Amino acid sequence: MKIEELNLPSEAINLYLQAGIEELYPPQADAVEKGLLQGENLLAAIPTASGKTLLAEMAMLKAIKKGGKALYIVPLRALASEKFRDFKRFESLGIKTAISTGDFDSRDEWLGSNDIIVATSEKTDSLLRNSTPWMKDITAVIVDEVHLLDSANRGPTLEVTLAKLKRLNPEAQVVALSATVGNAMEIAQWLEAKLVLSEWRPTDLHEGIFFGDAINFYEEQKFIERRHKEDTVNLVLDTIIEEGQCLVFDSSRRNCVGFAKKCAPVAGELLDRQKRNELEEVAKEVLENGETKLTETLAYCIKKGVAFHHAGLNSAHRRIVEDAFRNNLVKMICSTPTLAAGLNLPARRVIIRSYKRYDPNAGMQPIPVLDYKQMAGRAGRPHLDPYGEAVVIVKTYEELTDVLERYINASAEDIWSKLGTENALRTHILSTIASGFANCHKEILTFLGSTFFAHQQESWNFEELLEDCLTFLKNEGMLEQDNEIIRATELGKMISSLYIDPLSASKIIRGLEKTTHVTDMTLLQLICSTPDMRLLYLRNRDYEIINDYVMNHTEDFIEVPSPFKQIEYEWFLSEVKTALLLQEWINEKSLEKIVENYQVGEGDIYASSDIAEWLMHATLRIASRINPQLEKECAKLEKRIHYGAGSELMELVEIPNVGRARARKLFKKGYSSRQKLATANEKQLAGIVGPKIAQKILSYLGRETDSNGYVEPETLENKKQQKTFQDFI
Ligand SMILES: Nc1ncnc2c1ncn2[C@@H]1O[C@H](COP(=O)(O)OP(=O)(O)OP(=O)(O)O)[C@@H](O)[C@H]1O
Repeated sequence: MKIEELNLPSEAINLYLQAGIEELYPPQADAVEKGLLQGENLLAAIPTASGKTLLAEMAMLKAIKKGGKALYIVPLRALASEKFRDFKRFESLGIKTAISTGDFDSRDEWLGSNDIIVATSEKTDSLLRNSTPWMKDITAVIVDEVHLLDSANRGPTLEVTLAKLKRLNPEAQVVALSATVGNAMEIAQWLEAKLVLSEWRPTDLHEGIFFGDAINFYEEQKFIERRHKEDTVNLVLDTIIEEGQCLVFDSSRRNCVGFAKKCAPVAGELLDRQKRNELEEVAKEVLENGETKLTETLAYCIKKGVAFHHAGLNSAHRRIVEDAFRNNLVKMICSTPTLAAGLNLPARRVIIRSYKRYDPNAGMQPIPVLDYKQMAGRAGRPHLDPYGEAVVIVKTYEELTDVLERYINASAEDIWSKLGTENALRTHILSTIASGFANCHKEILTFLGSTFFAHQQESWNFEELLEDCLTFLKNEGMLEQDNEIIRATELGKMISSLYIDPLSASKIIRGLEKTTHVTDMTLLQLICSTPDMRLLYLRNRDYEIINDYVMNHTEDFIEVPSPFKQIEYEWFLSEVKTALLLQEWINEKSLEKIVENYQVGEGDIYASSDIAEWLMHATLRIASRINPQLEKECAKLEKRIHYGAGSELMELVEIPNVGRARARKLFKKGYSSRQKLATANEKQLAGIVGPKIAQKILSYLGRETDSNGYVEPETLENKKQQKTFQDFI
């Protein structure tokens, strides 16, 4: 089917023709034949890089042409940024795209003037909870990576959000995009959508197993020259020599860094002069965007044309690595599976260095087939590679037969809803009632009956689980019942709007009620005791150090469990360990030191501080109702967590280009306030922060300087708009 034959705006067709898209891929043609452009609901369960995004774009363009609005829902913040960048090209068609990333208690009303809004499922849920006006104007809902309904921490929110959207906009077209899963028809039936199921790919995929010194494919064996003692390094070198790029997936961050370092020397020898120079520039950018040993390691690897990628990297480093790979500068990335979750980074060869993952309960376990297919699906760049190769490394013949049966000859597993637990349901029962989707027992059951969980578990009786949740929420004062009517109290509405687990709210309320004297540690450990906080793992060698700290600071804690209750006490110690990391962050300990002390990455520090900031914001709001004198303490801490600095620096860190380190330098030189900065001698200031930054600071403060470049005021609010809690949940 030719793209010109489609009933799309001619400008859109020209845009696609200019991008070299002339003929629809078979699954795309199938989708059009099934009514994609006539507003039919559709589920496309097709392989990676087989054109799912184009399907979504065509549906959105069609809806907008009819005067509607499109909502594009993704699981990851990084994917939201990628799609937002992709859709910006529609501005030439007069179509405006926005990304909704604000905090969870905002309605982002300003977004309503856009034609396409990109948001994560959590953010979409929070927009619904806050009754965002423009949500009812949505006429096309695109759900990317819908197979993540299977995810324990993202799945319940995604399915409840879709159930709410189906209620709010019953006429809206739903286009769901999925990797190939075992029960695609079941998902399509739940979505009342037609199904496009296909294994077609634009680039052939050859799946093989590396054993001995060859890749064993069905049709052939490909012997790999032994240039290095490690098999995987030889596979990487072989790819690079063939002018390809490769993605290596490994089970742990440490392994990824270690493998990239192992590859670097030999890969570096294959680089020509020009590539070396270009990579030097990329390495410089890495060094400018980080301050830890890992930054230096990453820069070293990138100079050799290889890199590593995992959630411990800061977002700048992840972006630099991804862009360098897309620009064919970096030839190999060794990554933990996060990369496979949606980011569009195809490569000639995908190498799965270990197909087992550590499970705390069961030890090393084979990865799910769906994960294997997600990773393997990254092999083969359309229009660039003649084919793609997915290679699993095995060490024994038993593993070879296991991989052959488990992955290569297998189809992906069925996906299963994870909504049927009190932990998952509690927050969604409250939000369903608080946002008016149900106001009595019967209506709640009807709403729950519209979820994917209910669709899958036809005989499931929600009654008991619902009763437990309602009892908890009423006992906590978040719901009240008047005969048949169940409604959210003011507290319940606030908790729903704040987007925190009601159990987190309960712990915070109990904690604030019990205490009058608080230190930073008191409040930090309190938020770390909530289920919304992601705790650091307590290693054996931490036990004694953290235990000593607790014994010497018991007055800082609202409640210290008995060490005789071992599991409870150890959990408490991991709360304290996480609180200590946050305390070091707000007391301006360098990132390098925190990384070293806690064996975490920069990305983890930002993740923890973002979640803590959000929980401290929630604590502030709760304190305003039950313990106003603590409200100020919480407000101070919220800002300190945001900037990672002491209270005395708050005036300075809000100035653009003045981070925690520069603020401390300026403070030590006597510039303790904006006022003092505004009257500073430019040369003296330049001696502390350099001439460029000095000019920017003085311009921002309204001083005429040589540059005269005025800088937009950066308040906490708009700085928070750039950061959000959802990055890291
Ligand atoms: N019909 C087509 N003809 C030529 N190129 C196409 C066609 N459809 C999509 N492409 C190109 O193929 C590449 C992959 O397309 P797209 O991103 O839509 O795939 P995808 O299935 O969404 O990938 P992912 O699984 O990574 O999200 C893009 O560069 C896109 O421009």
